Amino acid sequence: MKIFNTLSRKKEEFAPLSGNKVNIYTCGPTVYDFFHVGNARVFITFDMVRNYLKFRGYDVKFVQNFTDIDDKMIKRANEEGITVRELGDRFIKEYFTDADALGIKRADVHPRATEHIGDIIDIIKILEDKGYAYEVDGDVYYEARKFRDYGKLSHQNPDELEAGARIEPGEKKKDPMDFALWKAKKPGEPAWESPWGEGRPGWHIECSVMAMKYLGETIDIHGGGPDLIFPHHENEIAQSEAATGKPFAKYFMHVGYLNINNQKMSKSLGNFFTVRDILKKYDPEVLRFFMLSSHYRSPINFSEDFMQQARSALERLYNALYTMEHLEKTAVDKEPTAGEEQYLKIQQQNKEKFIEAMDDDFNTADAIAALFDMVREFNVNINENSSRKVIIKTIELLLELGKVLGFFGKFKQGELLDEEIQRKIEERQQARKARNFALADKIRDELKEKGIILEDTPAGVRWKRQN
Ligand SMILES: Nc1ncnc2c1ncn2[C@@H]1O[C@H](COP(=O)(O)OP(=O)(O)OP(=O)(O)O)[C@@H](O)[C@H]1O
Ligand SMILES: [Zn+2]
Repeated sequence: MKIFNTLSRKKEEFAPLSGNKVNIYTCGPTVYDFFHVGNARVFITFDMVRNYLKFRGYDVKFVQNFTDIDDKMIKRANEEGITVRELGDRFIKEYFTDADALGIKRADVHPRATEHIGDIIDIIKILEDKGYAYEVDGDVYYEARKFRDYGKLSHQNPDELEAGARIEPGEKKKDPMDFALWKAKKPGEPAWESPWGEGRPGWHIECSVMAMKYLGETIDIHGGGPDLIFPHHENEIAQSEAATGKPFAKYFMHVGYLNINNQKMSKSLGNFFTVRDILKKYDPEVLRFFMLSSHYRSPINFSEDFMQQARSALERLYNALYTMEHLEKTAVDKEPTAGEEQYLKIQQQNKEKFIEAMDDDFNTADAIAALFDMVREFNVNINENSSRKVIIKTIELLLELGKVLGFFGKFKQGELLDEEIQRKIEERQQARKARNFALADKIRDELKEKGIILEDTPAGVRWKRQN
């Protein structure tokens, strides 16, 4: 299996640090608002990565933090007249509402920065003792030039970095490249006691500390969005490696941008859709399908057109499953013929194509293509005279692989095909015309049992599936 590592800018053979255990840390949301579709790309990607590693037999431990203290949090809390804690509580809850709806599994640990202040202070003290950190009037800075490998993740040398760095008004650092580990309290800000006086932690140090606390000094995979390579992850490396003398993460994985008209979707540009709003219009799996139709590192453009394409492609997969199930009901109980054995072999090859694609740095686009190949093979080779075993095998394969990508959560065996529903509705209409209301009610109840709700409207009978 290969993973593209931002550290080497190459696809590398994946080998966990210890046996088949894989520890993953990804940077989670700053909880001052609902998350948008761009943020969701990161969460959905790592959910897929996690599923696939599990599918490959790895024992995965996954940690994703909540940044619940920073300038944005403080500003929003003040605007709303609530505490930073209350704001964090509220949007952590909202995060879970949307993430659960998207089928993103909970992490093994979701640590909050503000609940790790003591751990953060301990690491800053170590950095100070080792000569990597200095204090000025209650602020503590990390001295970037002291760390020999500074720039190794973003592939820039310190002089280039120096040229791009600034000292903002109010900052008291010695060198523009240095960054804050601890910020002295300003009026109206929440603050914690520390050896440098009251203050709060910087953003970068919280991730170093929480990653190491829950996953050890060296983790297997560290992930996040593209804008985190520099400075955030570069600084996390500098802090963690200076403190422990060990590599911080073996692989760094960065997701590509989700754009809108070729511009990054972001809160500050105002060109964003929240997941909450998108889910009013689209099924969560459609959003997932849209994202996974492209490789996770490619930039993608978000648009209604693409979402509709994703919707109809996903529907084709669902319809294939329902067709398979329908044929299965009338299929023959017999051993597969030689031709069917050959068919099963081809389906096995399609499964291998899926695995090969996913092994190649999680190429979900090609993996989805393998699912469609599977459906095509089925349509060509299977009919109502086929062996039941063969049909069941195909359903199992498609479900097994689709679920790795987070699809088919709504496929319930025993559901009816659209045409069957239509036929039953017509039967019911006939019964009503013949004033056989008992039969009409019976049909209605049967449909209800299968999760189909009928609605009598002046324009005729409409139906929908109950979610
Ligand atoms: N358009 C995007 N495409 C891909 N990833 C993104 C995009 N916007 C944000 N992210 C990622 O989402 C994750 C959550 O970040 P966070 O909550 O801090 O976002 P944010 O900084 O508030 O978003 P914004 O950039 O809209 O202000 C990060 O890993 C970040 O890199
Ligand atoms: Zn982080």
